[in-house]
Amino acid sequence: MIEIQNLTKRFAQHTAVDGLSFRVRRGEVLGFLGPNGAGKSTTMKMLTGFLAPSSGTASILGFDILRQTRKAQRQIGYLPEGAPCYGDMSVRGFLGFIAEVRGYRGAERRRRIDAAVARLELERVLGQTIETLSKGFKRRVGLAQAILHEPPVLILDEPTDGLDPNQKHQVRELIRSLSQDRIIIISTHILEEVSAVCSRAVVIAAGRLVADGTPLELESRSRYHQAVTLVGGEALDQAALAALPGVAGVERNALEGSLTVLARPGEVIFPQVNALIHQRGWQVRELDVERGRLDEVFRTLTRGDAA
Ligand SMILES: Nc1ncnc2c1ncn2[C@@H]1O[C@H](COP(=O)(O)OP(=O)(O)OP(=O)(O)O)[C@@H](O)[C@H]1O
Repeated sequence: MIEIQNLTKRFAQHTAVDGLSFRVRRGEVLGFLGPNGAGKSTTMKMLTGFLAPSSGTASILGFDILRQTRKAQRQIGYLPEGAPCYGDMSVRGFLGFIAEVRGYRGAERRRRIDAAVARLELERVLGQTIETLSKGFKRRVGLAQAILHEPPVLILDEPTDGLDPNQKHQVRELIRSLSQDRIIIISTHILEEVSAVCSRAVVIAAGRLVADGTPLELESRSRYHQAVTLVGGEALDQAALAALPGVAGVERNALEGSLTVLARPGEVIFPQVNALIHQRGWQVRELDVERGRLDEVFRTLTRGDAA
């Protein structure tokens, strides 16, 4: 387990992380969300022992990050923001260097490198210098160094930032394949990532925790939770939809030519909407019930707090 208690970091007058507390259990992939400047990287740097907290504590599988820093660090594979690697080294040279720093020699060193190379599919770029690789491959090299010592905890700072959709997909697949029996913390402001790979999300704003729940729980806070969107083959009676029990309002989406019927909190309105469609004999081409919109929840939770 990772246990974070009242973690705080002050830079001169500015409090970047402000009394943060939460726990992460084995098997969880935690999305760590927040707008620019919310304190995500600072928190990750404290968890990985690169930055000392001003106050508060954190422990990684029982090892305190301040008193047992080296032991805590050994449990962690860390992909820093932008995945910096030594650009003028070859992929083979860089991974060899990391393996040595981790204390591996001889056959063990080869085995560890081969395993990471196979997992990240780096075979065909092994001889290439890192600075000549595409962004996607650079990120994969960054991930290879993070998993080289097969750590039980992975801390990944914006692992798919700046990647194209195919590369994003590959990195997410990889994260999913690594998640069993591990603890993975991913900082991101890409909200689709949360639904795609995370079992839980913690949202911070101005260094403070503002939400903690499964992606479904967060989506259910959206004003679009249980909303019903209709695309009609003809003009639909907006007032009749708005008058249905449990309905909070109706929004017209001019671009899509659709209507979105919003549910009051806790209400399920699909049966009423469907009954009205049948009663009026409307030709409806599309009918969609929403889980909620994470981007809207995120904006509501963090609005005005960005640095
Ligand atoms: N070394 C430092 N000295 C002074 N202020 C800092 C330092 N590092 C970070 N900060 C400030 O702390 C706040 C949090 O920064 P942090 O990088 O943790 O945010 P973030 O959530 O990771 O943002 P982003 O999404 O842009 O990466 C910001 O206001 C930042 O300017």
